[in-house]
Amino acid sequence: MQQDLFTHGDDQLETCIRLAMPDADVCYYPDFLSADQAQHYFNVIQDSLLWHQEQISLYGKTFQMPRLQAWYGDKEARYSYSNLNLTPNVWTAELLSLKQRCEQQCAAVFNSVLANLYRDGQDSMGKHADDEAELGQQPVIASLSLGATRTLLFSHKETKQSMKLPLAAGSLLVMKGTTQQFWLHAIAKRKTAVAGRINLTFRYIYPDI
Ligand SMILES: O=C(O)CCC(=O)C(=O)O
Ligand SMILES: [Fe+2]
Repeated sequence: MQQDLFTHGDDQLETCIRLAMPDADVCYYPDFLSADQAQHYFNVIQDSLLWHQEQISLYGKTFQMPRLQAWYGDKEARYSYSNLNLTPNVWTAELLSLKQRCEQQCAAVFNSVLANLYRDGQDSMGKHADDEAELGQQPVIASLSLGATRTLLFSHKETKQSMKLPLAAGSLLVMKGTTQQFWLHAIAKRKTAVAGRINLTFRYIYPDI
């Protein structure tokens, strides 16, 4: 991790590392969960969620999404994502307890979580912003990582400035303010062998948009 890319926020908890990114509000908590807790949640969540591989249509062709996904939340938190309309599954005990911990840390309320399972280094997520209408203006997104470390790549939509952040097991990344408006983020493929990783992004979906 390149320390010079970070500044420490004044009003944040001790463990928060605030990323020095213009037009953004991104905070990284490296030790949000202990190593034991992170391993426990990785195992239980990998085994208990209803994972599926979505198809995406692009230029008249159908592709398999390069990762598995699962969507959990309150009943009214329906969500469209890359032209998919997702109705949430009912919270599991583990997801609910992680949601509550994230809510406390962020002083925010979440009603849903998108879970991504990157089975190996070939699984990935393309550049995007979490800027769907149902997330409202300036959403707070709490992104919890479990399993293998993978690198999140941020790129500024206008200046093209880029920034790499390795997301370690048990870490929490909180994106808020104008982050989604000005920045894209992605998880690139890795050529070297890499074990499985789960990422949970807790969100608040406005039910009536
Ligand atoms: O896997 C990650 O860290 C990123 C997940 C993400 O960007 C998303 O679910 O929108
Ligand atoms: Fe995202």
